[in-house]
Amino acid sequence: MEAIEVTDLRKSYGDTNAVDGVTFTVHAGQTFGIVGHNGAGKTTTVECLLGLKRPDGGTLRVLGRDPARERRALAQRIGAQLQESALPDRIKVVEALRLFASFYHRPADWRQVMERWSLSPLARRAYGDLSGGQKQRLMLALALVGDPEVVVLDELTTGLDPVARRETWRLVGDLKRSGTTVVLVSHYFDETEALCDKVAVFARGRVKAMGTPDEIIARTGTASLEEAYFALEGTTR
Ligand SMILES: Nc1ncnc2c1ncn2[C@@H]1O[C@H](COP(=O)(O)OP(=O)(O)OP(=O)(O)O)[C@@H](O)[C@H]1O
Repeated sequence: MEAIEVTDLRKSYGDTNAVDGVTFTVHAGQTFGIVGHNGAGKTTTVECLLGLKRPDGGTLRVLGRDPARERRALAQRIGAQLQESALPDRIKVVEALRLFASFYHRPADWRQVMERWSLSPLARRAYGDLSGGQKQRLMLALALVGDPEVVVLDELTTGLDPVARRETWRLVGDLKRSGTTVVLVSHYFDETEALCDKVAVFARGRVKAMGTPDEIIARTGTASLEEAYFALEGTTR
């Protein structure tokens, strides 16, 4: 079953074609990576997937529904950790989890989520007093507290130190094994290569290559996804 189907998606801001005819599908249970440099159209694409932006053209289906028209219904089944996600500094970890659980008709048990993401020792800590890695872990937990079928993670590890980054990778691995469909947006090629079953390499609003990381690497005759990206860029200039 396809969890996500995107066909010829287009979105412009004035003269900027942020997303310029993007097509991809994500199977249920797959971890799908959208990778590319700043301004490639990654965030605009996921904002359309979440129904936060209305496309100018193309079709989108998430769990069989149109996000622009059925955003409320889909919001119950999708979890999102977005780039600008922020919480009030004074909210405590436990309060945030309880609050987010209350948004859903059938949430996960927030206590279990807190335990699973090793947040229990921080339960009474205010958001503003958490380290960068702890904040990110809380954001992930909040994206999952609704027990979603699809989770969108945008720039999950940006700003984290290498240890926190690896720890976050491990958590995404756990999520993957639980059968959740994950869309991972990143400008880190190593992360995408390590975590994703399928990758779309974005550049200037278009998909330059798609497949498993190994397929893309083999097709470009390179040794890593990052090298593959630059090889692809070289051929399109
Ligand atoms: N609200 C907006 N108004 C005008 N231009 C925008 C807006 N949002 C995005 N853009 C432009 O659209 C293009 C794609 O932006 P987008 O944020 O989707 O890229 P991205 O790949 O997510 O980049 P980053 O990695 O920097 O977040 C960029 O040129 C950006 O400047």
